[in-house]
Amino acid sequence: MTPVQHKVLTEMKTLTDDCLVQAKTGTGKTIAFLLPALQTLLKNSNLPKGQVGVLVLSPTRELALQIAKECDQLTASLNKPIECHTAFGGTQRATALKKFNSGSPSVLVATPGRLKDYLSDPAIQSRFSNMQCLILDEADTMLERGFLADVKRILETLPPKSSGWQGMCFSATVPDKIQDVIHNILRTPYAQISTVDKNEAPTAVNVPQFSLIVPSITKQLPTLLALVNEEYKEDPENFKVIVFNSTANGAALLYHAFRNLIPGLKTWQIQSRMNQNARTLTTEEFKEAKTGILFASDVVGRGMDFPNVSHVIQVGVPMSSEQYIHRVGRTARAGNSGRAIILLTQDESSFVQYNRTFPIKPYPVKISAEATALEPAIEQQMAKVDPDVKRKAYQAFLGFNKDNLRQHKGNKEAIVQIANDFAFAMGCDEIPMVEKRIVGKMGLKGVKGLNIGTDPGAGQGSHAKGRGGGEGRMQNQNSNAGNGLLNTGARPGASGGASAAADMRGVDSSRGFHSGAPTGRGGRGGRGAGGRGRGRGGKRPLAPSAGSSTTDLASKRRAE
Ligand SMILES: Nc1ncnc2c1ncn2[C@@H]1O[C@H](COP(=O)(O)OP(=O)(O)OP(=O)(O)O)[C@@H](O)[C@H]1O
Repeated sequence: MTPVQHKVLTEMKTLTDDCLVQAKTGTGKTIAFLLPALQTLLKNSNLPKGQVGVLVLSPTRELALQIAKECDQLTASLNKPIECHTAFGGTQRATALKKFNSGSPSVLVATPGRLKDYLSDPAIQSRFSNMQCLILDEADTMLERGFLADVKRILETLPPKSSGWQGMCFSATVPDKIQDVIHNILRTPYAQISTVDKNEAPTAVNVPQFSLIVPSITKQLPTLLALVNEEYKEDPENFKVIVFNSTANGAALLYHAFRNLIPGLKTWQIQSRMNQNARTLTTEEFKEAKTGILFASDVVGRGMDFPNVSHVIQVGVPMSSEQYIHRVGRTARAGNSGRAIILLTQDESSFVQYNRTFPIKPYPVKISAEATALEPAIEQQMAKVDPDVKRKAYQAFLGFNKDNLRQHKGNKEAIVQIANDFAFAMGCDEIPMVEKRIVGKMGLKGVKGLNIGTDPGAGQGSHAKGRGGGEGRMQNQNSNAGNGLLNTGARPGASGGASAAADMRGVDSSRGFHSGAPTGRGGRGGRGAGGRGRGRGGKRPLAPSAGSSTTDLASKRRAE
């Protein structure tokens, strides 16, 4: 047993007690909640066929699948098998439902969006009437703004708490504010179990953590490449890395920028704009891989157990202090060691100061000269990246930073300027166009420096060929992307509730109830903005912001 497993099995008065359990990332919480729940099922073998006895809620599809697999492994050698089903978005609803309806789903692992969908059918709802145990994995995020409404809706359709079901909440992070809503799941007094010392750093043990600060956004990509090269050469045989970015389109951009830049290393991307098959395949491949780089958004920021990840690199600030902890926790799992590096611009560096309890030290190797030398390689690669990938990354960057760069709050022009520097660093010839209604939703109406366009015609834009609803969903993400908490860090433990859920649930909620129709505002027809510079703002030459250090790239490009 790991410590958390030992404590859960020995410190609760009975295994059916309500409990709130905190233990660091990668310390075996999944088995710690599955064992008591399965024991309850085995003891009450009179669960009517077809009834769900144990319900596990997970914030992401990948995590739901992983929990179900762990459950199957635990029950594999039982004489009487226990069926564990999954319900999450992005999969064939009809097929999963048919299996659910004809099987004995004693355990169901679900994401909130799809479960809500299931429960809107009274016939399915009745199959939860004997529920004995409800588990919230990643409980703090499940009880935050982004998911709380769904969880409350789900609770309204499940048997009332007075019917006696056990509530179990597990996470590596338990911010104080969780106390305000935990009564929805747990009845006071509930068991409070923690393996984390209050005076201890909340991050996983065995992870040296470093920050690498670059003067401006234009240095970010070359520095990332220099950093990867630097770390790779230390132990190429075991170099298995996750590079996180806080937006789905930002992660996609990094993948496209880097996929051909590190010879000999396989690269993947995983983010919520990908279809579920591609996400599942990537998850499986990266789990199996010995080396390689996964460029990821927060869809795999929590809970995912990729074996032997040697490094976690975060590019830009995470959505919250908690999210930092969970991302770092993708390495050094189950007693292994790992390294974590956060790459920040000067503007973002206050994240480290505000989170002083995190043992983050300055990156020990000077790599700025290498980064400068790598600028041409980045430029060349960027020239090959689809302009639409850049445009989406620009817009996501704008939305995320508008909400999160605290030191610029109130100075929207400064945020736009940084976003334009980012566009410049991506090698855009002009400021990427942002649709007028999206500018309005971002609260950037009237702000100088934007290239605002009106809807230039359905289906004409280059991104219209992408997945439907791109714009609407992107805006959805951006408008939720944090609430200014992360840089405050003044509230360590504060978290961007909605933001933490944004990337994850943007997808789960992307299908309407029953209809399976996309609900993204953009719609399938690609109502979004199209070709660059076609909007009212017209073509705007892209120049570096005054006082920024973009001039090196700028002058090079002008010379070319
Ligand atoms: N008792 C054990 N002995 C050895 N390995 C274990 C044990 N329990 C769990 N593990 C393994 O440890 C790894 C991490 O477990 P798990 O994913 O449950 O961690 P977690 O605490 O839920 O992490 P996170 O907070 O990131 O969700 C998994 O590969 C799991 O199979």
